[in-house]
Amino acid sequence: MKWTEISLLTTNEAVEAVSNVFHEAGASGVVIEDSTEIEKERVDQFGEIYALNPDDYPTNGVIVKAYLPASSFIAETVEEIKLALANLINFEINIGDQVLKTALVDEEDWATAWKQYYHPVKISERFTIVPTWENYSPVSTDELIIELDPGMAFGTGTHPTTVMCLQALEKVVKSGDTVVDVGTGSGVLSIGAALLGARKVHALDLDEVAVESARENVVLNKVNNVVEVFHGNLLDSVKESADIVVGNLLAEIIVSFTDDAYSIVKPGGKYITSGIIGFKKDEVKQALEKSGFVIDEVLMMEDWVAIIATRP
Ligand SMILES: C[S@@+](CC[C@H](N)C(=O)[O-])C[C@H]1O[C@@H](n2cnc3c(N)ncnc32)[C@H](O)[C@@H]1O
Repeated sequence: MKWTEISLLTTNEAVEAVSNVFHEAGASGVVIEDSTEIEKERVDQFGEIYALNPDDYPTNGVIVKAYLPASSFIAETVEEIKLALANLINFEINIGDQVLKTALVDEEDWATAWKQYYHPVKISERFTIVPTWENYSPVSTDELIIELDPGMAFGTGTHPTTVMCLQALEKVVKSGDTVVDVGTGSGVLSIGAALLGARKVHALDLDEVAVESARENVVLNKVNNVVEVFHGNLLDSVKESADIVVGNLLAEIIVSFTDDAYSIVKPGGKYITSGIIGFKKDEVKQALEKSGFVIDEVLMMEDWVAIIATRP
């Protein structure tokens, strides 16, 4: 099968927003080539495998590549994408040079493109993310393995916004907790919460492809007795309160539903928000506080911020 590869050289802060635009235009997957990946100090320990080829990465910024089935409608789709990207600028997101490139690729290239960037990575004290096609043996007894096939959904598990959520979950999840995961993507955070001992996890996503991918990953990780995945918009369909709500979404989306999050989090419970680009930190903190949350901790990684808050 032939695919159209659409790529944009963008900024670090715009990666998620651009990926979302591509997904919403019907992209069957996104590959992220980040120039900073090459510069990071790599420690070959705990079974981490790093084999990055500088030729695969841009010298500056981040290339986001999306894949759409090649069809005669591609020109219209590209126009839709351009409009949606222009709209991001209204949200004060710097998306870079705005030059979309297109190329025709076949399915085999696409499958390889995913896999060459994706290896087992120890991303926190306890969690190691392992792609389904890699063999990996835990090195310690309390190590928690999340097996992932990112499929077509956001969430290789190694994006800074995801890593901070998993680190935050590691800090706050207690055995027997109930958790809501808003915008579950590949299901990575729900699986993490279940492995940490949550009794029940309600995962949801607006994107049907993500719902499907999360369901598959939940089964793959044998946590389907704990995690249920739903199609839904933010917290609209969530009726039961939870000990913990986690949402790795853009700052603009987070600030739009802090009151709903407050009503779902039990008194004494935690709200973990991520996906916040650094300069929007105060805006999100203020929205959380206005709804009644108390900020416990602000985590930072690269240009990104995650916030752990408590409902008093
Ligand atoms: C940045 S990804 C996070 C995925 C995963 N939770 C992680 O941490 O890697 C954001 C996810 O939120 C979903 N999303 C965006 N807007 C949403 C909405 N209004 N309601 C539910 N999900 C939404 C997207 O489809 C996407 O899967």
